Amino acid sequence: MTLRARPYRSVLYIPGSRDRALEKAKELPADAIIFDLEDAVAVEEKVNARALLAERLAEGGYGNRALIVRINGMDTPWGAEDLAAMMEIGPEAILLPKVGSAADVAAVAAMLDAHPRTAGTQIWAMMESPVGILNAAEIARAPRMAGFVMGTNDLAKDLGCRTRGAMHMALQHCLLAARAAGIVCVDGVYNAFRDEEGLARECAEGRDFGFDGKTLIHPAQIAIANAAFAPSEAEIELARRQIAAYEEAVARGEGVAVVDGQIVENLHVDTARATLAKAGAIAGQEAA
Ligand SMILES: CC(C)(COP(=O)(O)OP(=O)(O)OC[C@H]1O[C@@H](n2cnc3c(N)ncnc32)[C@H](O)[C@@H]1OP(=O)(O)O)[C@@H](O)C(=O)NCCC(=O)NCCSC(=O)C[C@H](O)C(=O)O
Ligand SMILES: [Mg+2]
Repeated sequence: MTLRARPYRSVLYIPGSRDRALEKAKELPADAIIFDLEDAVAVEEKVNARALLAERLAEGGYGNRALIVRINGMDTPWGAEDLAAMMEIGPEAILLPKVGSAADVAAVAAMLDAHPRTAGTQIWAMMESPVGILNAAEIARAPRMAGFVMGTNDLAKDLGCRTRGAMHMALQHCLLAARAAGIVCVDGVYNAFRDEEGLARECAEGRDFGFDGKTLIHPAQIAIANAAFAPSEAEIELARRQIAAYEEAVARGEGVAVVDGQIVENLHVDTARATLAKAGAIAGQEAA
């Protein structure tokens, strides 16, 4: 299990065209923000949204959250200009929609390589097409690739499926690819943004699958995702006891401890340390 330096429990989409929402986001306790120029922005607003977002990002004020910009596809009339505008700002990450292959990513990475402001800019990929999901392993290892975002709306559309259950295999396949490459992987959105119980259920499922967090579309969803993807007090307390018990066992010359009737070996200690690291990263994020 990777020890992540920052949490990605709640990853909020904000339409780049909505100035009020762009302002409001500065106060919201989301771990990460996706500033969207793609599907949340109407065709006739695309150009204005790009300019507005560039202005707001240059002003700053979003704290230490992860800031990610979703541009339009490079095969659309807006993608190249979105990328050019964002390269002048040098955002932390560019999120590419509907990625189909590692070559899609490599082409954008080469452009970032050539620009002085984007030396540290990561690339994230929307995993939302059947071909992209089949190519998940190569996409996860593409240049600058740092995170997968599941696009369950587009995927459901392309599959013609009616339930989240029908997408479980795709979700797990992308998680496997992300974990094998050591990158972040966040779950898709829950569209019924006023249904708190439904969101909590889907967050719990995503957490149990192993996602780092969930993408969100409304501020009311943030607290639910933050709670679901954070280690509970009981998990933190158990992790501490497991580490202590294992260290005592090692000091006695043994390789296995027992806590609450269950064995604790070095691999369980790795998981316990990851739990504490995650709790520490969350505390750091919330204190900032
Ligand atoms: C869904 C919404 C259109 C609802 O908007 P609205 O009717 O304005 O909601 P509220 O009146 O309840 O809003 C209350 C206040 O919160 C602010 N607000 C709303 N949404 C956001 C947001 N996302 N970020 C920041 N702030 C937000 C409002 O401005 C109100 O503030 P105030 O005026 O101070 O009271 C709307 O929530 C929305 O547009 N959500 C985002 C939709 C979106 O981004 N969609 C694209 C991403 S999903 C996707 O594409 C998935 C993927 O690609 C796939 O294939 O699955
Ligand atoms: Mg999509």
